[in-house]
Amino acid sequence: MASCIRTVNITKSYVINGKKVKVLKETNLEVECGQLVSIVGPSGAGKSTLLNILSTIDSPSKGRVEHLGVTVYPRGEDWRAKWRRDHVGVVLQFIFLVPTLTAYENVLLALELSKKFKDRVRRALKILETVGLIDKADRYPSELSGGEQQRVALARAIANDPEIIIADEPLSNLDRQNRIMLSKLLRKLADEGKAVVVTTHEDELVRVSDIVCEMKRGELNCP
Ligand SMILES: Nc1ncnc2c1ncn2[C@@H]1O[C@H](COP(=O)(O)OP(=O)(O)OP(=O)(O)O)[C@@H](O)[C@H]1O
Repeated sequence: MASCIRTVNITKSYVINGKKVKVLKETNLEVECGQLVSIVGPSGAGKSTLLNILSTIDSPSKGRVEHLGVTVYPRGEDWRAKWRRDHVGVVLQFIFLVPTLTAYENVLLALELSKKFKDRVRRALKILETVGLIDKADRYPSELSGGEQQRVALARAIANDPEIIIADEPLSNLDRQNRIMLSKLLRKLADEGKAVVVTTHEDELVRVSDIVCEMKRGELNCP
């Protein structure tokens, strides 16, 4: 299978109280297209740091990141933003839906920005149906539960059919039924050939993963 994501010797350091702290140690990770990779580990271990770098939202202190064989870091921020728009679906730990737009409009906005799909209205409705929210398409984020907002965020991330999906704790606010539903959806997206990388504490998602890696004090261990 082809490589969808590859990191070469990436690290991330912050200066905390005047001292340099390496929160991500040298990490070499390869995710093939079609694989679902879960990253587990205690709070503060560096999981979000790694995911933000994999998604190109954040940059490593050192090293290289490739998507689909293309170097995405080092590269300029504008280039990365365009690449992300067309190839990467991101669900962040803190959901950033546009509060003045309905669920449907939030998804449509992502589609309008990329113009990958011609019939964007139909696509937006189809994706909302996929995440089980078609009956709440006209609700504003403040009128949705945390879990429903989470699902809108996932719908928005996958609307443009990205080859790479990065999701930080995508199941964290969901009840069991929805955890199972979204785990199945993420599994299906991987089966369609996408590379899916998630952080999770939830069994439902770990169980359907191809690889479970453990992050401990900035060190990633994959089997
Ligand atoms: N902007 C920043 N400046 C300084 N330190 C940071 C910054 N962002 C993260 N850190 C530190 O990096 C370490 C890793 O944080 P990260 O958010 O990646 O952990 P995590 O494994 O995702 O935790 P959680 O499961 O609680 O989300 C933590 O010690 C955190 O305090």
